Amino acid sequence: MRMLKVATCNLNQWAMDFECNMKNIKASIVQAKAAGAAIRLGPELEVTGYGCMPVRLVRVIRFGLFNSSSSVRILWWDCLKELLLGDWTNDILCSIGMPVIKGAERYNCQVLCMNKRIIMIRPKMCLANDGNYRELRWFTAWKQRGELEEFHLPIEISEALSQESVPFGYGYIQFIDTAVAAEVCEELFSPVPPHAELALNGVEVFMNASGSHHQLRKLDIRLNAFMGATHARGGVYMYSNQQGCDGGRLYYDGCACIVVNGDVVAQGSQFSLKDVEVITSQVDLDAVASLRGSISSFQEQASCKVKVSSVYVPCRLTQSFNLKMTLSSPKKIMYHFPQEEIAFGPACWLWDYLRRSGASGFLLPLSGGADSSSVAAIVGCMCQLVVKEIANGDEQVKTDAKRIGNYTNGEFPTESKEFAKRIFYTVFMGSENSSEATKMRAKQLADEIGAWHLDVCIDGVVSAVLTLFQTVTGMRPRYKVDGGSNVENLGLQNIQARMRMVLAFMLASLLPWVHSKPGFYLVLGSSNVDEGLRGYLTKYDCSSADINPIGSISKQDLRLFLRWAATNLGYQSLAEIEAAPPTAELEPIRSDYSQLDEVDMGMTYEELSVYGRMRKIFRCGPVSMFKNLCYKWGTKLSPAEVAEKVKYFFKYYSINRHKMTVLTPSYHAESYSPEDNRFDLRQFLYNSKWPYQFKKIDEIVDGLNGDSVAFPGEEASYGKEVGVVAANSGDPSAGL
Ligand SMILES: Nc1ncnc2c1ncn2[C@@H]1O[C@H](COP(=O)(O)OP(=O)(O)OC[C@H]2O[C@@H]([n+]3cccc(C(=O)O)c3)[C@H](O)[C@@H]2O)[C@@H](O)[C@H]1O
Ligand SMILES: Nc1ncnc2c1ncn2[C@@H]1O[C@H](COP(=O)(O)OP(=O)(O)OP(=O)(O)O)[C@@H](O)[C@H]1O
Ligand SMILES: NC(=O)CC[C@H](N)C(=O)O
Repeated sequence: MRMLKVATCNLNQWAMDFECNMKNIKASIVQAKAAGAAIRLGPELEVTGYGCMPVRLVRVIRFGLFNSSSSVRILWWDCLKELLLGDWTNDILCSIGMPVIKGAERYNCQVLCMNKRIIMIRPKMCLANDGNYRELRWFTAWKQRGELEEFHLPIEISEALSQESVPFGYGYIQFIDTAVAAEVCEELFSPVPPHAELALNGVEVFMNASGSHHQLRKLDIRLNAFMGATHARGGVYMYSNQQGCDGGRLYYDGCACIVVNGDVVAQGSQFSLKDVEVITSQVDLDAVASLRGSISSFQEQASCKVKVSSVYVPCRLTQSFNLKMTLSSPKKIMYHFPQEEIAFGPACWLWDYLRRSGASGFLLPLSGGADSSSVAAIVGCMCQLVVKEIANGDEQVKTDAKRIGNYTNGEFPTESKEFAKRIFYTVFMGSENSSEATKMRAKQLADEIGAWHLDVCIDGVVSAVLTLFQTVTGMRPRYKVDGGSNVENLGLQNIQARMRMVLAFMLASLLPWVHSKPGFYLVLGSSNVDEGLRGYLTKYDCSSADINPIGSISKQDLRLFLRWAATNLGYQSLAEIEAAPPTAELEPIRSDYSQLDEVDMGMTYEELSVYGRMRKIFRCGPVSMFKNLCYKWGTKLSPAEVAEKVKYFFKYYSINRHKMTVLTPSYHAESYSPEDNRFDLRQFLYNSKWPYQFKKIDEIVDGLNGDSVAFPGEEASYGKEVGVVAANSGDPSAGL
């Protein structure tokens, strides 16, 4: 037997915070060594943090000091030097993720080090450039697949390490007893992944350093890729990822894991408040050789493989059969339910944002409706996670919580409601149109969570603004139910909504002062992805906030979450909140009229989810969406009715697209997010009449002469794919 102990990790890195990143890297190496590992793998670009952007990279270079040989002394090389001069890399192969500038180009690299030497630098060959990813803006892909080149280390590094150069490029490391190679994140998901060729060259251990974000219902795609890579060709696949918010909208969702011959033998957490989580496995490389020997096609293809370059290192990584060591066995894979993903992902993201922003807590305008209540529940979940993690002995979480909660005299949070009272304000801002029911629901939920709740009546403020308007114009708008026009009705609603936003920011900045607390509170927004897509929100109302944990989650998923959270987070009032029909409560309630979201929007939230997926994930415009929906809805609706719905959606989507440009930064969880700043970079001024496309749809409807779908009762497979809760119905390019 060739027994090999390997270690990989989830690290909570913060872009450009080299000190934080190095602390985590060192802690992970210490843990890996303590476990007796011969290999330690860290995440992609772990030294700089994956979310580090090109402009900042360039700036670091500009501010770097030029030395006598004119090569640039760059901060991340200093970090690597520190690791190599210490004893961190003694007797352990460490893969460190960082950028490397070679000549004029910047590469995203795994730097492979051992015993105080850099053994090889492996630049990424297939860059992530879809959806949230724009690596091509600041890196270039390594395209040479031939011989390894010699890379001359920056002079300060070479002098310090007494090492002048290092092999650079595509290749693997040949040890006495096994061969090990890097495969950098996106490469695994590319059409021709390197691991196939490397396996034929005898590589038994693959190290995938990744920077991959959380997306609902996507984990199995990632895990299937690791299992698929080694199931039919054998191998040990190690995966490392960042975990947490490294300064942007993404939550990197960890899930470091180790797979042997297609079986998961170790799996790290997907959501956690820990800064460092190391997982290890003891694997038998003879099992890899044995599987490969048993597959005739593997043998045949290996005999005529394209040779990949390698670096020989005369060291052993494995140990022989030894009963003091246990052998890791296959594990049942752990997947979270989507409801849990909605609770834990955004809760961990909020925690990172809170502790890193220097704020002292959150303020949420809580209407008692589904959206803001979901956000409140997520903050409650965050408080529960913090208390649990402190109880588990996490000193970093304790230190952060003490600062944020303003604990003194050695006190720290031991109870989530008590912690919430210190860091979470909720405020119900009722108007004459608010109902007792929503007011009571908001209060009840706040009490269950432990938040500091305020109940404010905004009628005086609204009336003052209307009086000012009347003074200026001589006119006073009326609601529609009182005989006003649509314009008046909308104007009156928007005044209430916007006043709430102003009050929310005022309270967030001044309440700490009132309560003699230091710092400021971040205002939380709570508009969901469907409202954003349809534009069913008032620009610069409470949808404008500092951050929004649910901005890319659909209403339907939020309702699933609320039902789950009522029981699993222990906030019973959420069940009643979920059951209530969504309403904005901005118009007067009459015996024959009460405002309802779906009526106002002219479409259901379920329909919106379908439109959203088709528009973004399946790249449909009006005509192709119409055609596809004729199949999907053909058993219920005639083509003319489908045409009306599609046109109606596109009309409102395009009228309101400008609202996406000012959306509050929100947690990215859904591949059909219309978020305009980093993800869905479409125009925001459309011809909302869509003359060409709508005419085309009309022509198709006319041409059908009343025909309906050919096989009633059988939904097209395309339609099934876009089903709202279907697993893995996302855009593979948008992130795995
Ligand atoms: N093409 C363009 N490019 C850039 N900006 C543009 C623009 N067209 C309008 N605008 C600006 O946008 C403004 C119109 O947007 P906005 O002020 O939001 O107003 P608007 O979209 O007309 O009305 C708000 C919408 O939100 C709905 N609503 C109201 C209250 C609560 C809720 C809820 O979420 O429950 C929903 C309401 O039914 C209505 O459909 C214009 O006054 C103009 O300033
Ligand atoms: N009475 C209120 N008190 C406090 N905040 C409110 C109130 N009404 C609305 N808001 C805030 O404005 C946001 C948008 O209000 P809107 O009535 O459009 O509700 P929504 O988007 O359906 O969300 P929710 O389900 O939370 O009511 C809410 O999410 C909430 O943050
Ligand atoms: N950093 C990357 O290469 C990302 C790759 C891939 N899109 C993912 O989300 O995993």
